Amino acid sequence: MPDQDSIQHRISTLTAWLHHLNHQYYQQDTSEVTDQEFDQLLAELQALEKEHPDLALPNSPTQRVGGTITKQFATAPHRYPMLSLGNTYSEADLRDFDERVRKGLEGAEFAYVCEMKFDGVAMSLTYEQGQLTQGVTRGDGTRGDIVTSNVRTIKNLPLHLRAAGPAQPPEFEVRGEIFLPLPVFDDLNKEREQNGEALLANPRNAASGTLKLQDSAVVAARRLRFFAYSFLSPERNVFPTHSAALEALKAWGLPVSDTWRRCTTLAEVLDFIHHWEKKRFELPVATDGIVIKVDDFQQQEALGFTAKSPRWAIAYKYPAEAARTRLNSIQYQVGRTGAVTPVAMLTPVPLAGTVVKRASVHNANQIAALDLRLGDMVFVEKGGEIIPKITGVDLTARPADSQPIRYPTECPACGTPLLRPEGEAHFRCPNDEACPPQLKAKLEHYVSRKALNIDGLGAETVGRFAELGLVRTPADIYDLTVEKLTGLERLGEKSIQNLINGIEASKQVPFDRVLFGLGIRYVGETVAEKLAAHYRTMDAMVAASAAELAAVPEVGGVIAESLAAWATHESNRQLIERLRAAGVQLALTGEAPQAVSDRLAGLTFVLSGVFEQHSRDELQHLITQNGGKITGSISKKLSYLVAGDKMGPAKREKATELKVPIISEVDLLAMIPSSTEFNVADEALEAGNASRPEAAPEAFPATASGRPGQQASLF
Ligand SMILES: NC(=O)c1ccc[n+]([C@@H]2O[C@H](COP(=O)([O-])OP(=O)(O)OC[C@H]3O[C@@H](n4cnc5c(N)ncnc54)[C@H](O)[C@@H]3O)[C@@H](O)[C@H]2O)c1
Ligand SMILES: [Zn+2]
Repeated sequence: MPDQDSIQHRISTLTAWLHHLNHQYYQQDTSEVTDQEFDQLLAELQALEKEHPDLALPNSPTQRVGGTITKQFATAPHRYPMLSLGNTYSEADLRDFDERVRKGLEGAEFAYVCEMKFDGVAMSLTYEQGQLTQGVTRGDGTRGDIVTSNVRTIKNLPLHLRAAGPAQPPEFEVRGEIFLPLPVFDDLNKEREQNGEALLANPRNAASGTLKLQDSAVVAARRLRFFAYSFLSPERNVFPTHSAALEALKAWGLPVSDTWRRCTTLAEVLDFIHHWEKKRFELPVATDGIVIKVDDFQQQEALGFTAKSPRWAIAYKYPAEAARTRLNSIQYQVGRTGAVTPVAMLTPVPLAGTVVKRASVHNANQIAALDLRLGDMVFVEKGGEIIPKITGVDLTARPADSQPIRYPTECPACGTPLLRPEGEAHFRCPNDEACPPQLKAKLEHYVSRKALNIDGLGAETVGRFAELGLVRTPADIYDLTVEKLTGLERLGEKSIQNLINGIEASKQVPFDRVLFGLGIRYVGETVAEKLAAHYRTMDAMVAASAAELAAVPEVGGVIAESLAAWATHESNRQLIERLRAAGVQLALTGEAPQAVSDRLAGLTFVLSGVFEQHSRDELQHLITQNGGKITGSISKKLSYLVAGDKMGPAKREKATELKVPIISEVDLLAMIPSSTEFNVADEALEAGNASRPEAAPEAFPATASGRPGQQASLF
């Protein structure tokens, strides 16, 4: 029998570890353990606390919903707490749950509704008189972040409801899950890989991270989606059952997944579970289990809640899908930015609806941590994650002569010694001017659809040209001629003419896409748009210092450093000159954004904290529209510090010390003509869902009211 001290010790260790994991999961959108491991740890703590209630720590993770509010948004209280769900991985536990419900309802008849458990972010929506008025995250369960402007960009989420089906109460709440469809998630990761950014581990993290972005235009471009799964109203008895409510939500135009089913016995529930166990991988949304709810609202009420979850519902989670197979070799891939990633080559094995041949091992640290050896039998898991990963080694099956994996110290492609920059997990090949896979990947990126999109010159063809030594940099593309290409294998006369025409046409591609096409590390599509809109010409941009670049909206310090370093390289300067000589667009054409007024001319502003009437991006836009300038840091020369909610005390102190006036959002708005304030609200409402843009606008448009992605945050 363990003594009190060691139990107390275990309880505090578990408590601290679970608090940490919750923080990582809900605030940083990362996981250090799988969900199943997390749930096991939580179950262990629950069991210990149950046996030793006196030893439980206050605020234990068993008693609270895991999330908290973030600092970036204003918050709102929940009228009804947003709770977690009790969960289980075993059918035996489901029988216990069924028993408890039966007992709680004292033998009355009842039914369940089974639904898929979508793996995204919980959202509370308020509708008043049929109009969407607010979107709030779960937060800590009692308060959440107000993310209405981001939620409004979600295409399948109605801004106003249809007047069909049962009568709508004047005000009610809809809850559901915001998620990133799997194909969108895959695209997003491909893009991040190309931009040399860290990959998102799973669609849940991606959805959660997206929802926390400040710029709703970027959120709109990410293509989040929504499924509704519950209805709450201050008026009681609007519907007798949850299933009736789901049908009404659907009739009103809310997206309700058709996968739910009403079940009258536990056997039917188990059928539902088995039915979806494999089939769920065919859905375009990640799911991690199913949710079982008592259908009748009065019975739900009778059963009530624990501190953390309803007693009338439970989540059954499918165990993470795992398989065992042999690790045959490790390939080292060199990406566009020189990052070297190990990829495990496996004996093909079926897993979660696909056949897995490759798995990620992330980096050298992980190879060491797993003690991986070639020839090992390894466990591969998919869990909520799309890219399978190696989670462990079957040591009992290790061949006697197995060899540890020696991570290369030199670039597998060009032989240059690899570097590992401080704080980064990846080794890099620094030879970015000559390392063949890097040059090739840069060219592929340059011709890709979202960049120059050169007709007749796809990734494969340009890759071949690179291998043949015909082109090395994007500028070489413009030196290609019919003569140089004639006689190449698999390239007929017609294809050549096509290609030459495509290259000619690409000289009309706007500057922002050219900038994106150059593949500067961290300069993705959106950042390129913002930079082009801000500087208008390549020359103005490369003349800017890192500090100046960092002050451009949406361009942070890391991006600015990377860009400034790029601009100082002689080879990049030459590249710019050759592109210019070839006639590629290095400036935005058309009118510069028209100033609405010059009321703020000569004034500089720093914005800090959370604002009530406009997002920070909108305020920045308003300032520049009226001739003012945004800067990054507080100095003596600064005209105004615009303080929002939750501004850090350090900023306030510094401004006070330097005698910089501190003003509010209201003060700022009073300084500019009111006509500048966006007036697209009504238009957007009239248009409903249909006219909302799928993606962010092409470039920064001329006037504030022409900026579709942002219309959302105006009400
Ligand atoms: N790996 C980690 O480090 C880590 C850390 C913390 C939490 N977690 C995971 O998160 C879980 C806890 O998360 P939670 O508190 O958000 O609970 P949960 O995800 O287990 O269940 C509640 C949530 O389910 C979602 N949901 C999806 N479909 C639904 C439907 N049809 N009906 C009702 N709800 C539906 C809602 O967002 C709701 O908030 C843990 O069990 C664990 O698996 C993992
Ligand atoms: Zn190299």
